[in-house]
Amino acid sequence: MLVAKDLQKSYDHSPVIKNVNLSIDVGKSIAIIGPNGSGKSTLLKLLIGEERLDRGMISFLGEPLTRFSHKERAKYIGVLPQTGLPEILFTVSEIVEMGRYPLQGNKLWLSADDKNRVADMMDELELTAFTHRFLTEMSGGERQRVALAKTMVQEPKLIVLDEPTTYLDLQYQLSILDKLHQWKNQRNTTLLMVLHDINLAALYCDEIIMLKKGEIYQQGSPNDVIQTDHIKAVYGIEPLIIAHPTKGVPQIFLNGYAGG
Ligand SMILES: Nc1ncnc2c1ncn2[C@@H]1O[C@H](COP(=O)(O)OP(=O)(O)OP(=O)(O)O)[C@@H](O)[C@H]1O
Repeated sequence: MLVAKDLQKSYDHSPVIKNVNLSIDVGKSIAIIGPNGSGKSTLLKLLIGEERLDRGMISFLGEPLTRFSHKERAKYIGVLPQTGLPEILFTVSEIVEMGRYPLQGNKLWLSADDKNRVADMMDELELTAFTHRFLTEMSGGERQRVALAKTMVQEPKLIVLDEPTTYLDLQYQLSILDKLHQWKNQRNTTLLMVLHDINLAALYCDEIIMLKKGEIYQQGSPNDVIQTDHIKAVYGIEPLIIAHPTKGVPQIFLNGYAGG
């Protein structure tokens, strides 16, 4: 679905992304992990065409990404940005409805089918009680769910999420990742997400891309990537890594700072 070759990006002459090569298959869930400032959000923005490459090539659905217009990209790629939704004076249902507009073609209004999909999505994300509430009157976690509903109602082929669990309590972190997983399985949607929580990445993603200073340090299954030496080299901590008792995937326990 998405292939990136030799990506390079600098800001103010200082390289932020270097020598990145990757390939993402349809229906997979991929996590990008790495310390603060390692280039996760920049890589995500390059991969969806929101930032210009200095060098390299990205193809999406077999075509160079640059051939897709902004509108076409919006149709195929749903994005949940790190900053969440801007402070806009619209109600929750109006905002979720905006997710259907990239699919409208020249139509200026939503059909009955669009409205049903919006209602179903709001129901699924437990937002129906907030239908007429303004976004500005909602908590951080509630806003995150509104942003996700707007992204999902668009029914994109690729969903890109920058820290989707920020602001969410434990219950909503799991319920949203479960829901994304369910959508991936039912609709063969591809998921690409930046996650700070390595344990959630191992639990919910098929593959993990671990960045260190703008380069891919490790890439592969959670078992390949979540290893003591890799975590120590990238994060500077000494973790304990144990297989999850029921899921079998690696989980890390904090055990000390390698530098101190
Ligand atoms: N628009 C920009 N102009 C200049 N420097 C930038 C810009 N965007 C990002 N950077 C720099 O690029 C580096 C990588 O930033 P990026 O946001 O991609 O990191 P990240 O891994 O997502 O970090 P975090 O975990 O803190 O969100 C950082 O040093 C950042 O200061």
